[in-house]
Amino acid sequence: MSSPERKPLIAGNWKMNGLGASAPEFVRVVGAYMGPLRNSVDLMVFPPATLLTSFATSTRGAGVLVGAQDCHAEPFGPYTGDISAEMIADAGGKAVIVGHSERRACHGETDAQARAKAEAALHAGLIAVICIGETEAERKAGQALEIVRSQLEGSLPDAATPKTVVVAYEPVWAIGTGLTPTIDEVAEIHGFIRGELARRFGDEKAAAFRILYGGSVKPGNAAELLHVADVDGALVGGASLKADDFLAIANAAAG
Ligand SMILES: O=C(CO)COP(=O)(O)O
Repeated sequence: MSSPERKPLIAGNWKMNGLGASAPEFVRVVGAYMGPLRNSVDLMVFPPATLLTSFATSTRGAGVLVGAQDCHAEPFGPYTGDISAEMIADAGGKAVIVGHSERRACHGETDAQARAKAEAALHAGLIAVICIGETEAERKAGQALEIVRSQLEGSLPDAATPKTVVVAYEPVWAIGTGLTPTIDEVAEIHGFIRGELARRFGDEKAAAFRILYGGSVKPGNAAELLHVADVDGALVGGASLKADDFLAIANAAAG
């Protein structure tokens, strides 16, 4: 459960999904958000980079923040296929996801790279949503806390502040599988992350960081997950593609 000073944040990661024809689904989210929901929940959507500009345009003045799913650590240069944090900001983006487990697994990204990307994001004036989380094998080996501790330490820039950085705990084995940790497991990890933030940044600053849970969040389990201590919102994959499901999750965070 988010504390009064931490407004819940529901973020939708569309991953490699979405064509121009998906825009009406997003516009429906924006329209619904402009009611009372806006006062109690922050909303972010991370479409594929191809839709960044059109989504940013359609949310103008509505308060939904649009972001990209990755960025390069350099502002420009000979990096075919990559986009920089500056380019994301230039396209109307306000945030970027870094260190997602799919980038770590498919592209071999390290904590140091996630940190460099987060630093680039901050430099460009973007919010960095930094993802961490253990694999199934690591959890079975009793290493979940240690993995989360070292990823957090390695991926978070020293310049991180609660306004510029959001931490997303996404256990890899829960992503896209329909599996979720128990409420006790979520509470343990989120409390542990808060403690690690306090060790590094001090109690007061640590208390203001938002820590999202991600991995198979759906309308049916959102309320339960979002009311766990130190869970300040959700990073939603599959369910963020359907406006009704995404809005139901946002409403669960509000209520
Ligand atoms: O990876 C995720 C969000 O970044 C979670 O994906 P799912 O919600 O589809 O499990």
